[in-house]
Amino acid sequence: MNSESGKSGFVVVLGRPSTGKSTLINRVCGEKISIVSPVPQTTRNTIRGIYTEERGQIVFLDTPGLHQAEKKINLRMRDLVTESLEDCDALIYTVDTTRLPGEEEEAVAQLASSLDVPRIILLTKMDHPESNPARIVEFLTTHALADLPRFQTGGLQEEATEDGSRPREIEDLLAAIFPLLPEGQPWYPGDHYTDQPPQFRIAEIVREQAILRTRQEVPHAIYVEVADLEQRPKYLWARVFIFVERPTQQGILVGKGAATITEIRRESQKILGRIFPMPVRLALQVKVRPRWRRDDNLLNSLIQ
Ligand SMILES: Nc1nc2c(ncn2[C@@H]2O[C@H](COP(=O)(O)OP(=O)(O)OP(=O)(O)O)[C@@H](O)[C@H]2O)c(=O)[nH]1
Repeated sequence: MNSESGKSGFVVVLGRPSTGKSTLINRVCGEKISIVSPVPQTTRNTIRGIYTEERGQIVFLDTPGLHQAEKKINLRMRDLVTESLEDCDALIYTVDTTRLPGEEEEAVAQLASSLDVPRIILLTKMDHPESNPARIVEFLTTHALADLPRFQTGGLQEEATEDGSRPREIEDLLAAIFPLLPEGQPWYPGDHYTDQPPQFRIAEIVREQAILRTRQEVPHAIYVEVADLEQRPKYLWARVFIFVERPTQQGILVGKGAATITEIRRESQKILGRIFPMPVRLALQVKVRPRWRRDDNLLNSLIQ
């Protein structure tokens, strides 16, 4: 890219949990950037996906979902969202067209309408049989957001095409974003997709794979720590602890004859092998750490 005339800026993707924010960033950046799962509120950190091409560079901030819940962890996430909004160059407000806009959507819409940055509305999951965009447009009208540039996506959860090409809808969205960004040097080298360290990427992929195999309260009781990381001659080796709050949850994650944990390891290694330039081998262990969600020091280190 020609950095003299290129555009470069930060774009926050704002929206309720599970509206498809991570999926969107992954599809734009063509890499597995941040954790994607059907369980709401699994994106705990503000993760950057970086997209670079001739027109310039977009650094996406993937905000944690805004939650009304009282829990400490949710309140912190809300602070993080507001912080990341302060410095951004543009904002994409994603609205899930399959859900009724309730109280939570009200809160996000109010935040979006109070901001003084260029904004784009993105209606998501238009492919879904329960998609009802008219209802959302009506809702946006009541928040004076209906006149903003509006785009839509659908079918983004499907596997990317072999040749890596993106859907037309994403191209249209990119064409709308670039003009909103200031001229400037790229913030990151062109071949970087994310500035997250390898430990973080490994922990997020293992967490995603663990969450995909558990239900109900278990996904929220999981956190993952990379205890050791070594670059060996032909592969990257990591010792990884999966923490849960109760022995029963530990049993679920290990599975009968260690079947579940073996599957988590295999699948994580496969995904990580595509992300890193060399194979990744994991030594996984599930440990119990009662009440970790109430540990302030731990929360501070997990949510940065
Ligand atoms: N039908 C359909 N499903 C989608 C689409 N985009 C995302 N999804 C699904 O919606 C769910 C949530 O997607 P995420 O990308 O994790 O949502 P998020 O907004 O990042 O969620 P949080 O991290 O909880 O804030 C996943 O099961 C996705 O596969 C889409 O275009 N169509």
